[in-house]
Amino acid sequence: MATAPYAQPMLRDGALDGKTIIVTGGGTGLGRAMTTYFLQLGANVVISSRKLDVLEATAAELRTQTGGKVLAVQCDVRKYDEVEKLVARTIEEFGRIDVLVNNAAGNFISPTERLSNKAFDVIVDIVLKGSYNCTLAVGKHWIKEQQPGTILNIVTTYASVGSAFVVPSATAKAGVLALTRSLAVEWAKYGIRSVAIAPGPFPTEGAWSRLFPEPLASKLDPAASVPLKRVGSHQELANLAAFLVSDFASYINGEVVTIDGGEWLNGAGEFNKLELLTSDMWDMIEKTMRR
Ligand SMILES: CCCCC/C=C/C(=O)SCCNC(=O)CCNC(=O)[C@H](O)C(C)(C)COP(=O)(O)OP(=O)(O)OC[C@H]1O[C@@H](n2cnc3c(N)ncnc32)[C@H](O)[C@@H]1OP(=O)(O)O
Ligand SMILES: NC(=O)C1=CN([C@@H]2O[C@H](COP(=O)(O)OP(=O)(O)OC[C@H]3O[C@@H](n4cnc5c(N)ncnc54)[C@H](OP(=O)(O)O)[C@@H]3O)[C@@H](O)[C@H]2O)C=CC1
Repeated sequence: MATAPYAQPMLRDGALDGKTIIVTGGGTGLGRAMTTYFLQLGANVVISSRKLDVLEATAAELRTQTGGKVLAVQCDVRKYDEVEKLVARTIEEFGRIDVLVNNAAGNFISPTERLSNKAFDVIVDIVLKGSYNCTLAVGKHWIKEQQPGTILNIVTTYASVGSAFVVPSATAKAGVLALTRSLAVEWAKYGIRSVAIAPGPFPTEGAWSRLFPEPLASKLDPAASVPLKRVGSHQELANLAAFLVSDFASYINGEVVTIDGGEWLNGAGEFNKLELLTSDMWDMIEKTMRR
């Protein structure tokens, strides 16, 4: 079957030549998809997370698949000393850092009153503390070296509006969004851009196992709430990420780009539910109103 146009690579070959990009959580899911495309476009990529075996396996596969240079570095983003070591190891290997992608995250669904304080902590620590730890360590390096850079934060659509049953994640992602917009202003003078992507549903093992476990999975179709009636493809997210970190996006700063098929707006409009009415019902309603 032919690949849908939206699932095809978008940028020209060599669009990221010479750039070194750190992707936290780059061994799996969307982090891996972005890494694959960055490598195809000519970037050197450092992938990091807690599980070195997963990172090494991904790095080996992507070297074969793309011929690109990818380095796996174990790093728990909650620990600032490990983040500093990640920065040092990247410089040692590639001599520079051009882009930081804060992609690592943790999440699960639960009524908030069932959560222990530790459960709340674990999510906020990975998502918010992890993002500011990496941002601070890489930002300090750029400022010291008088080098420009780009920070791409992966948030979610509910970072702006909140969401029930994923409250630690919503709280933390809102913080990451505030970090994006605040530093877009404060660090612009150093040539550092801060941007974000707010994805809707993109199937990954990590997200689906924690957000749509059985019996929920068989009752709830994640595409149903999307006006375009489909979930996202990893390549279309990678296309957007590659554009935002490329020089083509040099004037984009502080922006959060939503890529969700219109899903977040679907719950917002008061009359959106009228989608359920049939054409016959609309005929009847029109007749009644015009009478
Ligand atoms: C689809 C559209 C929108 C989606 C938007 C956003 C999506 C995402 O962010 S998807 C990313 C999903 N990926 C991951 O979560 C990957 C990383 N996750 C993990 O490594 C783990 O899942 C974890 C660290 C988040 C939790 O793992 P666990 O081994 O359980 O961690 P701890 O043993 O340290 O437990 C800490 C604490 O949390 C409690 N807990 C764990 N799971 C649950 C649960 N399902 N419900 C309630 N509480 C939970 C656990 O019991 C511990 O608390 P205490 O018992 O008080 O010690
Ligand atoms: N998939 C979706 O539909 C959506 C995803 N997102 C966002 O996209 C991003 C990627 O999610 P997705 O690919 O779906 O899920 P994954 O579970 O595949 O990715 C999460 C990654 O984070 C890493 N990670 C978790 N904790 C830490 C830590 N303490 N230190 C370092 N790395 C850590 C994990 O690796 P390890 O376990 O080895 O540490 C894993 O590679 C996340 O920011 C998520 O919030 C947003 C909206 C929708």
